[in-house]
Amino acid sequence: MIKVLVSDALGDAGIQIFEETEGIDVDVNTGLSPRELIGTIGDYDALVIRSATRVTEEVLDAGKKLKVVGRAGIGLDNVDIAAATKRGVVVMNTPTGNVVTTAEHAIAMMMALTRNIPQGTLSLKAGRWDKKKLQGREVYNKILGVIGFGKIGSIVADRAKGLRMQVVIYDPFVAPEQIEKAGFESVTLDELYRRADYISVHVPKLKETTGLLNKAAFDKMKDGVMIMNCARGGIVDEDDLHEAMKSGRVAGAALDVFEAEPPGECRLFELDRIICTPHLGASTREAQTNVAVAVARQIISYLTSGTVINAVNVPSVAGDLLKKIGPYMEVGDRMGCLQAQLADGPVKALTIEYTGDFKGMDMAPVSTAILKGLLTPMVKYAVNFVNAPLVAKEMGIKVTESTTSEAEDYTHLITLKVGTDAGENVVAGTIIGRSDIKVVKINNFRLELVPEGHILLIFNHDRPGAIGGIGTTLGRHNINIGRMHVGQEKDGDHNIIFLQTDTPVPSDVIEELRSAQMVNSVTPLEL
Ligand SMILES: NC(=O)C1=CN([C@@H]2O[C@H](COP(=O)(O)OP(=O)(O)OC[C@H]3O[C@@H](n4cnc5c(N)ncnc54)[C@H](O)[C@@H]3O)[C@@H](O)[C@H]2O)C=CC1
Ligand SMILES: O=C(O)C(=O)COP(=O)(O)O
Repeated sequence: MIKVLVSDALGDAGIQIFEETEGIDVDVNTGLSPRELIGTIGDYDALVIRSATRVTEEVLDAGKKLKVVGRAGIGLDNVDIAAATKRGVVVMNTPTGNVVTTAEHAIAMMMALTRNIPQGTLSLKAGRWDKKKLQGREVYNKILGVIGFGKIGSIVADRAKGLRMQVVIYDPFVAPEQIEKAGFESVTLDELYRRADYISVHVPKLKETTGLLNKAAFDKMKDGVMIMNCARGGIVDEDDLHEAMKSGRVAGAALDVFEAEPPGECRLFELDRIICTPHLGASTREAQTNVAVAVARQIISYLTSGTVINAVNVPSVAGDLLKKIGPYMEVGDRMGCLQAQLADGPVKALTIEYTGDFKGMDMAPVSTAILKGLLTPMVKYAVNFVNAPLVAKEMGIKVTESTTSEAEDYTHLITLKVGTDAGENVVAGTIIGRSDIKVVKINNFRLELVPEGHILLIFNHDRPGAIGGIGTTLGRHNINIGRMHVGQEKDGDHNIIFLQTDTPVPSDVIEELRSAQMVNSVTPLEL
């Protein structure tokens, strides 16, 4: 049984999908303390979270069986992604399911702020009629500055256009032409601060965006500006915002997110012109259904078929692409593994050459599979698609890739060159028919080897009787040969023999083979 722990409130539609899937056992256990989560995570293959659960390095260490963390939503600042990657745990989110909802919340916050709706509600309920005090202002023709023109920011800009606001955008990672093509003005951050009547932030929380709206930024803004933060707590510095509101520079602020959640006692709450919601940006029935269904499907597809969708720490390989490149991933993995066992000393460099008709195929997952195959026999801990590139980097292996459309003998050929201090080994492989994986070249030898199982790789002199002698030795030790491939050295007098045996060959038998006449070397391989 695959065990899934849901540790934050997940929409019913997602839970139902888990429950209805054969082979999946789902437990919903929300509100766990960090200690309790660490105590329980060891039983689970998958963890489903929203923004409350903190997936720390300790949690990942305790999650011995954990293969995937699925975030029903977008922000992943509560997950230690680097630690997950190192441990081979896939981290995935659902990047689109709640974007309209969150953008609508930002607009709702702007309207509520500008028309004092929360203050009006509170004062009425307290028996007052503060009609004069709570006069607001129009947003029509005012300038909205949007920081971050991603999925949510662009929807906010679009909705504001509908309110006949003028919208200026700052996003250093989006081409100004793209912003202009969407009908908005692209400006520098300083210009946005100088011109905007309202500023709404829609950036991820990163080192560079933490405290983005701080004292220095408030000092550059128009008097009476209003601020909305429906992105992440801490992007707007809470102490500096408090000061800017006290001084009157900032006339109002609407916060959905906080530096600490829940924020407990917060100085900002003393101010009348602060309005807030408890991280409700994504909390609509529609969005919660979208993200719950998406995360459940993504987790199930990863755990049952290996198809990775919306992962942030591994290239996604979805349905159709997997069908096309799956066999190449397989042959790449085996060739990597073969190369690791052929290597004479620590691997320094790996060159991957894709030759032939790979047009329109994203080969990144194949390269990752090759690395996984290469590293698995070399390191003690588990290497998978998630951590393979990182492990290679940490081991100082220089990886280079090239693709050419000039096919030689095969329409698709993958060649791996692995360099050590002792020299370089070259292994090439391909797919025959739909999915038959074959190694077709090892150094100077051409052959057609099915790279699987227990294999003896024997170099010998190409003389009559040499192969017979090897067979006799194995037979004497009751070792059955399943398959045999012989490759002849191009322009030489050596053979390479691959013997696939039903059982591993014991080391004393290997020694006996090594001492036989005409045998140059014997290398046992496990593929
Ligand atoms: N309040 C809530 O319940 C929700 C909050 N969010 C948060 O909303 C934010 C935006 O989410 P998405 O639009 O999906 O993200 P996204 O990744 O689609 O867009 C983010 C944009 O920010 C830009 N950006 C990055 N660094 C920047 C910088 N230093 N200055 C200006 N722009 C910068 C990027 O180029 C990108 O275009 C995230 O922080 C996310 O966690 C998302 C969903 C719900
Ligand atoms: O999707 C996001 O990034 C959100 O912030 C939504 O958070 P939540 O799932 O409502 O805790």
